[in-house]
Amino acid sequence: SKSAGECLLKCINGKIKDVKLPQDPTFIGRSPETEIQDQCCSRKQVKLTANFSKRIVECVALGMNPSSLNGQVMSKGMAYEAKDGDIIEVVPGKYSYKIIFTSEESLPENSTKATPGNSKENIPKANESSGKRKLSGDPEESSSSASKIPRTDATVAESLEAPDGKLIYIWTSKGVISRSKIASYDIDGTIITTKSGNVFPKNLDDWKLAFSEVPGVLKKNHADGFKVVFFTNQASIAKRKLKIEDFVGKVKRIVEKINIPVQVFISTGKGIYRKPMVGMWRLLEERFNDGLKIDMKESFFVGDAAGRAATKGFQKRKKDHSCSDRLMALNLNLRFATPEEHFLRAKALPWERPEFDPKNYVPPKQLLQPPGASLHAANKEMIVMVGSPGSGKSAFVQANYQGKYEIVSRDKLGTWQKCVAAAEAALQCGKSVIVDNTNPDIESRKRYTELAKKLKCPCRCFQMATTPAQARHQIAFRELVDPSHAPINDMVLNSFKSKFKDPTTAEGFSGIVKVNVIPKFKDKKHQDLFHMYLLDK
Ligand SMILES: Nc1ncnc2c1ncn2[C@@H]1O[C@H](COP(=O)(O)OP(=O)(O)OP(=O)(O)O)[C@@H](O)[C@H]1O
Repeated sequence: SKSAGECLLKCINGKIKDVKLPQDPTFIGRSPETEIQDQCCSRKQVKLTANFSKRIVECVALGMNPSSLNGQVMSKGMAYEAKDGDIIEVVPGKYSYKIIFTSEESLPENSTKATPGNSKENIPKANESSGKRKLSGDPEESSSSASKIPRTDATVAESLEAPDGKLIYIWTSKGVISRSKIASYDIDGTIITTKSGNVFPKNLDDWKLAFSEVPGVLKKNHADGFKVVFFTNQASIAKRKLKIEDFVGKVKRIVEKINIPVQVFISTGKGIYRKPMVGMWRLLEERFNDGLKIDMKESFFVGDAAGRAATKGFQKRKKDHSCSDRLMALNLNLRFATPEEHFLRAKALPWERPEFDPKNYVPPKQLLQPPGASLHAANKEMIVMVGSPGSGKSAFVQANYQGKYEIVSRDKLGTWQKCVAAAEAALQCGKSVIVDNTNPDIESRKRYTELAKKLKCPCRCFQMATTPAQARHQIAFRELVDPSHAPINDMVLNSFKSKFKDPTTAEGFSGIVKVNVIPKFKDKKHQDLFHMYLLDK
């Protein structure tokens, strides 16, 4: 049978070994196989795929420093076709190979003649480039769009990137390689702790390894084929209490101490990158792992924000300040361990689920209580909503009364006086009215019950049954999906709580109806987000 022959990389420059290319894609770079030891050459400097039937080699430059084909520097991440006799310079001017295809019948004439001595005459001029082919769109386009360029293995340089404005930074240490198994860790309280014993570090030097086992365990993960990644929330960067350069400096010293390559995701403020949200992980998956699919069964995350209760006695410890690490792992269906379980093989401690559990939320079956209550009245009426910020009043009103009742809302009209005037005008015209305000106290509701009384119109009260914990979740959800809504802070929520009085029929309502939140979403993305843990406890 006819053999497809061989493809040989014949050294023509530098003291490096010839390499026989197999059928499978091969990384050529700093390795025992090539004997290249030079630090300016990445381990995966170029990816070469030989096609024996076509007698071509697909070349993709991946290294931090350039490689060239026939004297022309290859754009990083682009595929180039090299033919028999072409020259690939793994490091231009230093390490070059000539590509030689052989077959059983006929050895190309020059193949055996290739010697380090003839390199000069064989290197074509820069404009004699070999067949350059697009791998991912236009070269200009791909160089401006980082997501399209396969990332480098960064064996030479370290890098710091802020792919989404200043919301997130990714620091990649020297030697990080994309892998499908991810060993990921929180930093504060997991990898390091303060030297001072303070909860927050006093200064940039106030740290020490949290457990003496940290370097050993991480080294073992690295050796076992895991990519080691840190995910840290550093909101003080957005608050300008900490400079990103200073924090990265600290991270570098931590990674130097552990002495293995680590990629570090630094979330600087609020939003989708902040744990327990999964933005950092998604970014790793989509843009910082060379498109390599992550093996979720093998991968894991370790963090100290695990929602553990305080314990007394021998192993006395304070309650965890948050549950954001565990909740991020739960959002991702990723294996999770606390640092004590991971580094010390301690037994798992009980932990508290958040009061509102979006992942396991089973909505009530009935929208209204009592179940017999009707959404709309046969004749003109007024409905006064009662519910905290974020309890779901507007969503309920929009879904059920848009185009049917006059919707009166202070968010739109500005003042309660305008709301009362708008309600009166609509009722005078024979239109039913629904008042979409928080209306926490008797005083605020009285404005409408009195109006109804004056106009001899029945008035019902619809009270959101949403718990405060669910409302907080919904506010966090809204912040992500509708940034146009005014932000709600704890002060606003507490003000509602302190004013709140349960509505009664004695106030002039003909009935009080409780309203449940039955989630309905505009798309699957929103639905998935709603069912994730968005708050840190
Ligand atoms: N039934 C529902 N289905 C899906 N999402 C909902 C539902 N109810 C509320 N939400 C979501 O929860 C968040 C808060 O709801 P909404 O804005 O209706 O609350 P609100 O009580 O009107 O708050 P505020 O008084 O602060 O304006 C919104 O992002 C909304 O989309």
